Amino acid sequence: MSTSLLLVDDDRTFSSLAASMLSQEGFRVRVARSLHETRVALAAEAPDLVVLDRRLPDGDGLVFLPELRAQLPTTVVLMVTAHGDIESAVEAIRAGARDYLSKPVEIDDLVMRARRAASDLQLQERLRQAESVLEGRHRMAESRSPAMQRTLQMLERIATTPRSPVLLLGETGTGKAVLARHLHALRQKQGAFVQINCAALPDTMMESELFGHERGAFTDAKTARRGLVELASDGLLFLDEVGELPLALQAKLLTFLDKGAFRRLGGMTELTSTARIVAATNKDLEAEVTAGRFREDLLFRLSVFRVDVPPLRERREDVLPLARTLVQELCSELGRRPVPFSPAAEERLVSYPFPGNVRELRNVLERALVLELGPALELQSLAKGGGAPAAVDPNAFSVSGPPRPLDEVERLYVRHVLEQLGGRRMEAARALGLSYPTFLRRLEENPPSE
Ligand SMILES: Nc1ncnc2c1ncn2[C@@H]1O[C@H](COP(=O)(O)OP(=O)(O)OP(=O)(O)O)[C@@H](O)[C@H]1O
Repeated sequence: MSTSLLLVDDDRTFSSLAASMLSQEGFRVRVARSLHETRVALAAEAPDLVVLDRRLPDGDGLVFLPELRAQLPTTVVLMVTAHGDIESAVEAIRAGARDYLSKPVEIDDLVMRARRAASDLQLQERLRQAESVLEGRHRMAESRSPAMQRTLQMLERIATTPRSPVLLLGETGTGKAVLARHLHALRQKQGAFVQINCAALPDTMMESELFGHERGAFTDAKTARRGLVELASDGLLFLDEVGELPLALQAKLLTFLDKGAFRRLGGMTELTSTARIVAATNKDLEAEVTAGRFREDLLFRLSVFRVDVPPLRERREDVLPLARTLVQELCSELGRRPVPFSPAAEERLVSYPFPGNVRELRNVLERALVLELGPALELQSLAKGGGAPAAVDPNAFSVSGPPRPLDEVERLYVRHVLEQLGGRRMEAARALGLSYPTFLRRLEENPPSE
C-alpha cells in the first residue's frame, strides 16, 4: 500500500507542483487549501502523513495541530513554518509534529522528509504486523515430559551464549516457532524478535525482505528499506523452513553468520547487525545437502547448537496439560467459558498419535469447540479414524448450496485437504501438486477461521 499524504497549503502554484512531485514518488496525495477543507478531508479518510502550513486563510495550522493529533494520533505531521521562526518550530515538535520545514520550502527537501517519514511508518507497520502474528501464538504451555524438559534445559544454556546460531529440528507443528520465541525471551535482549518463513516469497523479494534494499535497487524500490536482519539487531531473527532458502541466499546468509556483515540489495556499503539467527526445519538437511539443494558449509555453521524438538507422541505426558491450556486460550478467543473434557475425550487425547503434533491438537480442539455443543468436549472425531487419514479422501469433499465461483471452491478444497492431513502443510502442498510457496499463498487467501 502506498503512503497517503494530505498537503495543507493555500499557495496554489506551490501545492500543485509539490503534489505532482510527491505523486511521482508514489504517495497518494490530496490537497486542502484551508482548515475547513482539511477537516473535511480528514473526516473522509485518515491520511498516513499531513504536511501542514501555519498560515491558512481561516486560521493557524499550529493552533489546529493539537486537534489533529487528538483525532488521529498515529498520523505523522510535518509542520511548515515561516523562515527563521524557530519558536513555532519548537512548539510544533512539542505538540507532536514529527519534523518541520521552513519557508520557502524546497520541493526536494519536502519529498526527502516525506519519504523518510513514510519509511519510518512502513517500519512500524511491519513490526506491528510481525508482533500481532506472534501475539497469542507464543504462549508456551507448561511441559512435564522428560523429552521436552531436556529441550528446554538446552535452550536455557544456549540463551547464556552470545550469538552462535541455533538449528531447531522437528516435525511440523511441534512448536519450533514457540521455542524460538521462548529463547528470545530467555535472552532478555533489547532488540526485536522477528520471524520469516523462507518458503513464503520469491527469491529476489526474499533477499530484499531479509537484507533490505537501497533506493532504486529494482523498479519498485522507491525508497531504501531495512531488511529483517537489521530490524532484529540485538534481537533474534527466526528463519522458519530454512531448508527452502534459495542457494544464492544461503551463501549470503553464510557470510552474515561468519562476519556479522551484509549488504542491502543494490547497496555498496557493508552493514552490520547483531541479530542472533535461529533456523528451523522439518526437512532432513543432510539429505538436502546430498541432493545439492542445501550448502554443506551453511549446515555446519547453523549446527553449532542443534536442538531436537520432540514430536507429541514422544511426550504423551504433555498432551493433557497442553490441551487444557489450548482450550482456555481458544475459549477466550471465542469469548466462551472454558469447557471441560469428558473422561472418554481425555482417553482419546492421550492415545491419539497426533501426526500433525501441537498444531493438529489445536485444530482438533478448535473444531470441537465450534461444533460440539454439549457441556463437556467429547472429541468424537479422534475416535473415528484412530489416527489422521493417511491420504486425502476426495469424496469427503462437497460443496452444498448454489453454484459457487471456481476460485472459491478451489480455496475451500485447499482448506479441506489441509484439514484431512492434520494441518501438515508440506504434505498438503504435495497432495495438491502445488509448490510450497504457491500453497502458502492459496492458504493466505483462505485463512482458517481462527
Ligand atoms: N508448548 C506449546 N504451548 C502452547 N502452544 C504450542 C506449544 N507448542 C506449539 N504450540 C502451538 O502449536 C502450533 C504450532 O506451533 P509452531 O508454529 O511453533 O510449530 P512449528 O514446529 O514451528 O511448525 P512448522 O514446522 O509447521 O512451522 C501453534 O499454534 C502454537 O501456538
